[in-house]
Amino acid sequence: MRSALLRSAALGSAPPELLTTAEMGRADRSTIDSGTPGIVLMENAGRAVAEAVMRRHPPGSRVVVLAGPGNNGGDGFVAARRLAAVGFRVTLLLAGAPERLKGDAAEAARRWTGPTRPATPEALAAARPHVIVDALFGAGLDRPVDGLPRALIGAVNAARADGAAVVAVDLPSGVNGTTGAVMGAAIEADESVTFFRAKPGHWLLPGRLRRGRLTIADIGIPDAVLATVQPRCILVGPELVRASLPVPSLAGHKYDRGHVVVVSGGGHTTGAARLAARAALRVGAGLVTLASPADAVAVNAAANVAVMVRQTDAAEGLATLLEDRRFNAVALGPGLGVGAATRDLVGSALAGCRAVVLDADALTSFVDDPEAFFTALRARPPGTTVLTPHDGEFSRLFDKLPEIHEASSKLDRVRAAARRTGAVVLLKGADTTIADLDGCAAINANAPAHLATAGAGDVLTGLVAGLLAQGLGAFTAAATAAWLHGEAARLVGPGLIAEDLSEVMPSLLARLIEPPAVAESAHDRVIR
Ligand SMILES: NC(=O)C1=CN([C@@H]2O[C@H](COP(=O)(O)OP(=O)(O)OC[C@H]3O[C@@H](n4cnc5c(N)ncnc54)[C@H](OP(=O)(O)O)[C@@H]3O)[C@@H](O)[C@H]2O)[C@@H](O)CC1
Ligand SMILES: [K+]
Repeated sequence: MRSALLRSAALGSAPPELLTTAEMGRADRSTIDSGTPGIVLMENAGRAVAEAVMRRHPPGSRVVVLAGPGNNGGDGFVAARRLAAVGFRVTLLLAGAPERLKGDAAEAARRWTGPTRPATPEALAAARPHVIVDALFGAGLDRPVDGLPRALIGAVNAARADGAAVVAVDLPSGVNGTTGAVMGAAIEADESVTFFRAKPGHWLLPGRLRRGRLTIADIGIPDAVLATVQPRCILVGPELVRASLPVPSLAGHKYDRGHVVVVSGGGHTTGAARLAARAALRVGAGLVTLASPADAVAVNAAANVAVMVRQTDAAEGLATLLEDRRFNAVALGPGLGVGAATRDLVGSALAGCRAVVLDADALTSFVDDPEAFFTALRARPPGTTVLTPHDGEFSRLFDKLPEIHEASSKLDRVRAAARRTGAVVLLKGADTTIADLDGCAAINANAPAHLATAGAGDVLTGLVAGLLAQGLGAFTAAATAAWLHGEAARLVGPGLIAEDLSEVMPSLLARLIEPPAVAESAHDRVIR
């Protein structure tokens, strides 16, 4: 059964770069400056939108193209022309005066020879569309929608509720492409056709919930523009994970793959640390030790076989254990409890320069004095610390900082937290967002809803620690762990409990890790 599930896992991936609306504008301009006219890009964009409609609807279907005042509307005019040419019954509704259309959009409107009517909610409803092409606003949306545009958005959503399909050009109108925010109101699309690369707003909530299926169309912007644009955000996908995963060498031994310490809670709260420890081992750490307070040693020893157990009493005990430099990654937080004892344990873990993952109570224990915590984090070598808060933990720790309180998106909040702490910050959720000190960011979006279950976060902590122990940098370890975590949950499916995540890891890793180049003995042939 498991192999069937694995075969069905989607390991193909979209291009990883996510471009903000400003970066996309630079990509457009750079292409145009290199000799491709803007109208050619617009023709290609409009054709891709028309093809998306044709893929799912037969000629003869009634299509409303709702065009706005900018280039998004221009794409709509092109799509209208192409659809009408193959027999769709197209009604073109324009929000704004035709004479205000400029540049490429004005040219696209000139090429449309059908009637252009003023866009009103009534005109839209009267057209009884099977399909609506939403070309109202795209990358140029720069303020909350109000007045007529808001009424039009409401009318599109009402028509969709009555059975019309909605294909959005670039973005569902009302969604901010850079932040994923709904600016006042937004269209709910069944499909969004974007161009060249997706934007963060296609993946961040709530934008992701409005866009429907995402199609990324090639409109003639060459990949080479990425060297000029230098995007700072990626979508984590299987190709990146495959490229990052450590591949054990036949000549290596377990000590090459690192030794993780997971700090256990007391006798009654050991489960969280055990989940993390097992995940660290499953993801390939050479050895894993549970550092257990005296009252937890017996239960941890009884419940583990491959994971080792060492008695360590409080912060002093942990500090003594960590004098052994072979312990190259430490994870703590799950099940520790909130308070001074945990703060002291964190202090022991942060001393020195080994990799550290802090989660759960290791973060919440600092909410009353975050500045001291941030100072301790900043003192660490870059790329050695990962924080893995969920929303509540993140808010409690960071929301008092004005740059985070006022940030306009999850991406900006996480980047600000990384800048403040020097750590890699991974903020969990359906749109898990990871950032480092330099503003490099990643979004991981493969987690299914059923991953939100008790103990799943503890497993993620262990995966990060296991990858850090094998030598991955903090950003790569966090991004890789997040994707593996989500993919494992997809493979298990509904009914998942946290324990399952580690158990599907071998099959998942087998799909990702290339076999060693050297022939394995099972494949050798003996020639007599
Ligand atoms: N050559 C290229 O560059 C290519 C671009 N492409 C396409 O262009 C799109 C970007 O085009 P864009 O920059 O013209 O912006 P767009 O999304 O049409 O809207 C801006 C207009 O809306 C207005 N406005 C904004 N917010 C508003 C609000 N809340 N409420 C009311 N009005 C509001 C604002 O007018 P303002 O009132 O500020 O003067 C402005 O006129 C992109 O998404 C892609 O589809 C493709 O064809 C590939 C080639
Ligand atoms: K749109």
